[in-house]
Amino acid sequence: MDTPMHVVYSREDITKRIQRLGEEITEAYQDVREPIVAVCVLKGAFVFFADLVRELDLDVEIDFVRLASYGQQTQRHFKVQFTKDLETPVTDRHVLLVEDIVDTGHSIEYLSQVMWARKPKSVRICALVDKKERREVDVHVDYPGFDLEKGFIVGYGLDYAERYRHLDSICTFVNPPEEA
Ligand SMILES: O=P(O)(O)OC[C@H]1O[C@H](OP(=O)(O)OP(=O)(O)O)[C@H](O)[C@@H]1O
Ligand code: HPA
Ligand SMILES: [Mg+2]
Repeated sequence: MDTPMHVVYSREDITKRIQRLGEEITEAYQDVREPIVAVCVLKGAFVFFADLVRELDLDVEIDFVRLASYGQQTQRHFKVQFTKDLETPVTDRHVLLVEDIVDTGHSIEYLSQVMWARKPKSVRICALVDKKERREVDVHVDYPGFDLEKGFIVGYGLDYAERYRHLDSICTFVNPPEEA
């Protein structure tokens, strides 16, 4: 692959951070007596999720959702929809939403609202990257991996136009495409 990139978080940085996140989340749910439901937000979180759940010393069920967002940024109007919903009922369960990145916040805000409407015991958010530059809604990430001030990133699940998800580190383009 010939696109020049800078590494923002190396595979080693990511592995170490996920080990710590795993400890933190394990500790936070210590008193929970039933399996929590860990939810992977496809596609981007698929690599992070697979690594994170294996660091949890907890009883965990896993499930997947996929969202599609249609942003009309001039009007600050965002519409987010499920293209794949959970198969697991979450009423009276503890739900951990796992994202690769929270950017404007619209996707995770929508997802948390939908989850809360199903009357779970709790909904918490873990995101590998908490990127503040373009935040438009006030969402709190309970378990952030890395705080990123700005920049469009790819790799380790994150894409640009569906490419680069398979990279094992998180990178930025040396020459960013205009729309990124
Ligand atoms: O905070 P936001 O501005 O809503 O952006 C974050 C969301 O956008 C990306 O998903 P995308 O819609 O690109 O789907 P993908 O995971 O399949 O790449 C990312 O994986 C998050 O789910
Ligand atoms: O920085 C990003 N990279 C990839 N996908 C994204 N979706 C929102 N922000 C990003
Ligand atoms: Mg994407």
